[in-house]
Amino acid sequence: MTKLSVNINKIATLRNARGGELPSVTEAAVKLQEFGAQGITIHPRPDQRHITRKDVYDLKPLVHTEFNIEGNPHRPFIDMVLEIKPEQVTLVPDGDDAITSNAGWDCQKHLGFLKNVIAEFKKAGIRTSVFLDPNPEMVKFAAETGTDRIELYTEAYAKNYKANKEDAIKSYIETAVEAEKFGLGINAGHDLSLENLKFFAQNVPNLLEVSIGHALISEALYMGLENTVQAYLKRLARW
Ligand SMILES: CC(=O)[C@@H](O)[C@H](O)COP(=O)(O)O
Ligand SMILES: NCC(=O)COP(=O)(O)O
Repeated sequence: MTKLSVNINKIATLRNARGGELPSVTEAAVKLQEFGAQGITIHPRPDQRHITRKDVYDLKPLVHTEFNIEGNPHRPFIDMVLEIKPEQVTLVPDGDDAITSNAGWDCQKHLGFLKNVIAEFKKAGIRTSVFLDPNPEMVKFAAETGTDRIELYTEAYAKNYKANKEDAIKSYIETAVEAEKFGLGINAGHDLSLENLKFFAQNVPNLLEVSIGHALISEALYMGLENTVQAYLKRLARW
């Protein structure tokens, strides 16, 4: 079974639009787990545009499923993760000003750096995952970093799914097969959605976990709008 970890960055994006506590990131995490989410993912960025450092500490005692913290391992990020001790840290090489994550690691180029960072996390008992483009040739270098898992960066799959899903998934299957040879666990995420998830989960072998945020929160809005409008109309009905 592939685990579903819900990324709640977008709850924080909405909350930050007004600067108050609505919607509450902590309440969302509690409810999502009640509703069956098997993990909570957050990606605190240096500019705190959505998840803040305070959110990370507030969430810690409330996440009783799997807490997955994603981010670029700058020193402040590393120290915070070591203090929080989530079940998993996912290392993502995103630029501070990137709108969203836009590439996997070049594990060959950053081998020494990744080895040191991963050793630090593993010494603290935190499982590690490195964000990777679907490129089977990168897998042996990922394995050399000492990471427990890789996270397949699925934006390209999601983008090309409609045009040709068999083509879109090919390099992901190849990368997963190669990863298994090296004993690496496989996670995946970015732009996975109700539309494209099933085909991915059915075809990529040994998929341990997907983390999904942007589409899931958007779909939750669509799926919840009817009930919510009806509830408001009831409050306005004459009695
Ligand atoms: C690591 C990754 O793939 C991302 O999907 C990320 O967690 C999303 O970040 P934003 O919510 O900031 O776009
Ligand atoms: N690791 C990917 C993730 O957490 C969610 O990505 P997205 O669904 O918000 O694109």
